[in-house]
Amino acid sequence: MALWEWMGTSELPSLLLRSLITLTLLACTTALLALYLRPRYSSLRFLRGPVSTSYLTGCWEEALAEEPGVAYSRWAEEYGGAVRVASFLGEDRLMLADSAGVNHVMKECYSYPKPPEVRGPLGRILGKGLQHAEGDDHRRQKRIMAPAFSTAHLRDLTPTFFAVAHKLRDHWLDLIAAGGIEEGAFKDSVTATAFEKKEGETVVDAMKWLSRAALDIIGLAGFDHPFNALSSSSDALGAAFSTMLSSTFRPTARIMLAANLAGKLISALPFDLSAWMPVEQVRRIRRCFETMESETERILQGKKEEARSAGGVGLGLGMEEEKRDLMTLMLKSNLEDVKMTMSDGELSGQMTTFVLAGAETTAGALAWALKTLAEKPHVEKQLRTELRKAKGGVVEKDDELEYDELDRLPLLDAFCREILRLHPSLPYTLREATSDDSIPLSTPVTSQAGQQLTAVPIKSGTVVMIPIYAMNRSRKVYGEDADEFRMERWTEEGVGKGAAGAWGQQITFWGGPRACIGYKFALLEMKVILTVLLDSFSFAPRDATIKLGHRAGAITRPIVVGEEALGCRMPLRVRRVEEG
Ligand code: HEM
Repeated sequence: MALWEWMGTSELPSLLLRSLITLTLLACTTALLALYLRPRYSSLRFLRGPVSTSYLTGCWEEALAEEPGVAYSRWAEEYGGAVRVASFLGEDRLMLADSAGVNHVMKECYSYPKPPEVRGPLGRILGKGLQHAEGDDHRRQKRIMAPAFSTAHLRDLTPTFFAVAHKLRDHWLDLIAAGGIEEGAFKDSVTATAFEKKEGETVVDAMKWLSRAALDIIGLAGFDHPFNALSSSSDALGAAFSTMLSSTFRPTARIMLAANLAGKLISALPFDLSAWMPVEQVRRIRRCFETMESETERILQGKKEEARSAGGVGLGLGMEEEKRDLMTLMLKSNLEDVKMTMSDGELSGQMTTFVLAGAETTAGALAWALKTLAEKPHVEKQLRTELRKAKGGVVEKDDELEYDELDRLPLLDAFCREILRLHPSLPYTLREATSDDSIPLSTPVTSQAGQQLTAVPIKSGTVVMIPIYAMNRSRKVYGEDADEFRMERWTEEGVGKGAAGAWGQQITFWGGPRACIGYKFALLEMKVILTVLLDSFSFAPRDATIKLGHRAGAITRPIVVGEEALGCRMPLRVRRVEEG
């Protein structure tokens, strides 16, 4: 018997329905009104900032019209270190480009987690790894993982890095010996065929090769797994990661709005929305996730089995002494401390995190490094001279410098710092205040009312955007030539004084308890690959008119202006270097 029959009235269903419709309409109208009025009552309205050109997409059109991060630099110059920036659907964000303010957010990281629209998709993509964890979970995971990323451990991993770098070098040597060029480095087959190649050189898409090398390094050094990305025999996991990493799209303000809404939905829904979407692209990415999940789980179980069956020799885990990949060391820490352990889900989440957070970022930095060498032959020469002097004049030999010797090359170090400063993988990062706060400023800003503010009061729920690119190019910190490549600045007294961040007077690797755990790993990888390539090759632009730009995605990658449709690429001429 239906409820209304039991209650003796047949009016109830239509009454209920009408009430429901009225309530829904009322809720929608209130929500729309609140959204519409949001900018007028914004808690940040006392701050100055760029004019919003659209209620839907705020200042995003302006931000995306230029190279990633350039608009943020301009706003920081014009309005100072605390700027009100209109975002999606009338939401205001605080753009914080002040070193004291950014240091505060870095230090108080657990009160400033990533906003749900970032965290939701991050959890789906990276699993329950370090990037996704917050609060006590993050503290515990980072403590267990820290020894694996120590200098002592990286010293042991250096030969693995060199082995991959040699493989990359040999591929390019083979290409030169075969007298070929890569068609993918050109706009089309006609331009490739018309290209006049000189003796002893080739043309490659350096981004493609560096991505493959970075994937192989993280596979071997991260969890002793050969992705074989440099050879064509890439395995299932390598192929899944390559697909994930190569999926590029050109972000527009509307795409960013859709991504923002989808991110919010993903974090709010208790189930995986993508499983229900009949879109081929989404299905393809889902298949990659599934492969990543099952393969990382398989590798992890294999490692644990290895530890159990060998019965306590080697690293104290029963693993061979020479197995020193990050995952082995993390398993060791995990087993040594019974109070602090990571679950299997967290451990396999770290594998995905290492690949997705560590491979393309480092490959991108290396691509900009090679482009800089191609455009600045005198820098290339200086670096090669320093390297050969350190190697005692030995040319093209697999007998390479040790970790500490590499670390002692001042020009190479300055070069890497300057590349990382000018080309940070993340042009900005986002945080959300979980309580009301007052953010201190090192340089006061002028409010809308003309007052000088030495701190910014913010409300819980405010999204804070930190423009990494703009801060790394601050004229106040690096001088009038902040936008220029000048590696000598790193040998000068007091360079980058007053910069926020943990490493190298810049915020490329972020800072505080949530700083990039892989920064030493990335630097070692850059130095190893650069020394091997510099020893054998010299670089030049593909042609005199080529213009390279940055494309923003999850991370920033290079594109050829006018050839954007071909995806992220870095075409370069590679010549065998003269000996001596
Ligand atoms: C040039 C190369 C790299 C750059 C520029 C870079 C940059 C960054 C940045 C900016 C963050 C902070 C992101 C945020 O919280 O919004 C971060 C975090 C992280 N990075 Fe890197 N990274 C690089 C290489 C690596 C490598 C090689 C690995 C691992 C092998 C790695 C693993 C991580 C992890 C696990 C985190 C999360 C740390 C935490 O939340 O405590 N990164 N990285």
